Order: sequence, then C-alpha cells, then structure tokens
Amino acid sequence: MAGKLQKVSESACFGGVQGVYTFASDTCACDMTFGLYLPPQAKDGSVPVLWYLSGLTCTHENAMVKAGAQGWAARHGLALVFPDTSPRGQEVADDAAYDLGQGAGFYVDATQDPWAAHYRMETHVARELPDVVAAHFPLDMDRQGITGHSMGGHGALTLALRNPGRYRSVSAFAPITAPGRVAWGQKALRAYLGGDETAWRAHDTVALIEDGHRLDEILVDQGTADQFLDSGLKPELLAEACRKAGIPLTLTLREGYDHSYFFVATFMEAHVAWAAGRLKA
Ligand SMILES: N[C@@H](CCC(=O)N[C@@H](CS)C(=O)NCC(=O)O)C(=O)O
Repeated sequence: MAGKLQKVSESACFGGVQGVYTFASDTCACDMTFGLYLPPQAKDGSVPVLWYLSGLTCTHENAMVKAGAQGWAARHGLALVFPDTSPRGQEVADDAAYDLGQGAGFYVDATQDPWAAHYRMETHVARELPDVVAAHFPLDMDRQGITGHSMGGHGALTLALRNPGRYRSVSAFAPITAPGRVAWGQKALRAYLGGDETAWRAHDTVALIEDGHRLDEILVDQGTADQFLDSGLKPELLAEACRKAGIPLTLTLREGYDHSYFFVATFMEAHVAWAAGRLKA
C-alpha cells in the first residue's frame, strides 16, 4: 500500500471537487499523480467510480481539462479517476518518440530492461490506485466502470477483460483494439514485454477475446476522420472478434470526427450515461 497522499490542488467544479493528488508509488517506484473528481453526491455517501484512461502523450491532466466529463459525472453522481499514462521522472527510462516511454505506458507491467524498474502501469491502475483512492475518498469500489481514449481505450478494454467482474461498465473512445497487429502497439509491446509475441496476446483486446476472455457488453465510439483509424486503431477487428464471441458491441462510427479531444468531449455524455446506467442499477 502506498504512503501518504499529497494534495496538489482542489477546485470546486459542478458542485463537486476536481482534485489532483500525488503519492510515492511502490508499484512504479516514483511519485505518481492522478486527478479525481468527486461529484456533489459524495457529500452524502460513497459514489460509484468511472476510471478514465488516457492516450499517448497524455498525463492525468489532458482528459481532466479537455474531455468535459465532470458536468456529466455530477449529473449522474459518479466519481472520475484520471490516472497518468506512465511513470515519470528523470530517473525513469524514456524514449525520444512519443509512442514509447514516458507518456506511453500502454497499461502493462514491463518485464524488459530498461523499462521493468518503473513501468508497471497495469498494477498501478488496476491494484495500487484503487487501494489509494478507496482509502482516501468516499467511493463505492463495488461499483466501478472503466473507459478511455486510444491507448487508454486499449487499457480500459484489456484491464476489463483481464479482471472479470471488476468493471461493471466498459467503454472506449477510438481504442487501439489490436496492439499486436499495428506499428505503435508492436513497438511498445516488444519493448516492454519482449520479442515473444505470445506474451503480447494477454494485453491485446482482440487477442484476449479470441483466446476466450469475455465481457457482458462494450460501447465504442470511433471517428471516421481519425488520422490513426487504419494504421493504429482498427475497429473492424474488434467488431469481428466480438461478433464471433457473441459479445454485444455498440460500435458507432462518427462521421467527420478526428482523434482529438473535440471528438472525446462530443461523445463523453453518452459514455458517462452508459456507465451510470450500469453502475447505479
Ligand atoms: N503526438 C502524436 C499524437 C498523439 C495523440 O494524438 N495523442 C492523443 C491520444 S493517442 C491525445 O490525447 N493527445 C493529447 C491531447 O490531445 O491533449 C502525433 O503527433 O502523431
């Protein structure tokens, strides 16, 4: 269990509080920062939690300031957690490219040097941070949902598939559906997990489904003008895997939308409502 939580900031927001906190992470062996939004309903008791995992180049901050999620979360009485996307610091291995190293943790626990010392983002997001937030905030950890964008969509889908029953709602914005089959995913998984591609399958949504992992249902939105659609995201592979596995997938192609937070913000209301419908039932 991580040590003391330090408050970086707390700001009133839609009747609740948008906070930023940092703590010495045992898992990542560095300080880790996250954003947490508590809706006004948290003043009266514990509230369900929606995890939002961000994409390449992001910190905890991008979605917190650009996605417009807090107003919808306040309406539905959900807390939001915005984890960082990688370990951080001068002593933490990095790469000059935007799709490897700091800002690009891919929600896996690295087994390869020089990454293994700090890059343990799966354990950070799925084990350590839940313990930290549960200990400090009025959250109902029996009612957790997960969503995310791009690399964070990959994180949301793979963590949900790998932790059956943990997340009662699962959705994604423009997720990397099959990292083992696209360049940025192959690069990251090779670096973090090594050259044995069988190890990658446990962190690849399409492969996990092909290998028998299941979810009750999935919501995905994807812009048709997304610059990474064919090279990095491949929603058609997810659609095919879900069809074969009998997983209900609500995949909507959004005409003219690109990969940016303008797209995420446009469809955030629907994803928060999707989570609320499943977490509050
Ligand atoms: N920097 C990359 C793009 C990275 C990118 O699009 N990142 C997305 C997630 S995959 C993002 O959310 N960026 C941060 C932002 O828009 O605030 C490039 O130049 O191709």
